[in-house]
Amino acid sequence: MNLDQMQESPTVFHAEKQGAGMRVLVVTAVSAEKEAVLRGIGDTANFRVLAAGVGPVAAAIGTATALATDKYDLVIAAGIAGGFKGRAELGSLVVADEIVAADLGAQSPEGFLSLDELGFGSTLFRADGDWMRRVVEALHKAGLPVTTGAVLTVSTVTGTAETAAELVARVPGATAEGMEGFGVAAAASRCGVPILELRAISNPVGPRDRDAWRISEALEALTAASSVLREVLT
Ligand SMILES: O=C(O)c1cccc(C(=O)CC[C@H]2O[C@@H](n3cnc4c(=O)[nH]cnc43)[C@H](O)[C@@H]2O)c1
Repeated sequence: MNLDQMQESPTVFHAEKQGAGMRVLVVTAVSAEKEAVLRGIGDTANFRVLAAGVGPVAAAIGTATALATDKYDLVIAAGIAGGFKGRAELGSLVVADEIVAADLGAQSPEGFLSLDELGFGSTLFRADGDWMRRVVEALHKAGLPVTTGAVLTVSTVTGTAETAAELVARVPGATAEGMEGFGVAAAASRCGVPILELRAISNPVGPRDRDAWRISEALEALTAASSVLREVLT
């Protein structure tokens, strides 16, 4: 099988509507995140919420499989995440303007070389601007603390201050860090479906301190945000 065949798009069905009745696929990593989203959106037939697994590969496979079997107008990568110091506080929400695969590339004595610099493709997907603005506006209106910025996708959770600083130097707009957004975005983009990423901050990005993770608070924030999603998207 050559590279073109490997990258062939799955059969994709596109829904026709862009307003009421639109179909939304929400992709989380784990079932606790899925349940948090479901508590917020309630009994809403036009949403499907999928826990695809942790990491960009599981996320891409789950998203591509869902898009190959059903019609969707919008895909949302959602879950908890680490927040970069001074940019996203614990318990707050981040809506991605850019979704960046921050550790996809090569190390070199001169520093990290991204996939773009290596000439092998792009490490960035842009979120759908219109839907992003609508969602952020509604979250603000609901009184929820929300910021926008780059959400990084990493395969290894950052565990030192040095790596956190390196990532900010690499991606100046870095606001939050998760492990799935780029995989979800890659699958959605290949299928021509707009993408958003919504994260609730459970921990600071930096020296690993699992006791400092505020997962329940982040899941509550995800539920509150999901209830706003339902209002905006139905
Ligand atoms: O232990 C639990 O109850 C629990 C509940 C929900 C989620 C988890 C996870 O550990 C999910 C892993 C998930 O979290 C994202 N995440 C959160 N913080 C970071 C971070 O600092 N850097 C990278 N990823 C982070 C990530 O997207 C994982 O999928 C546990």
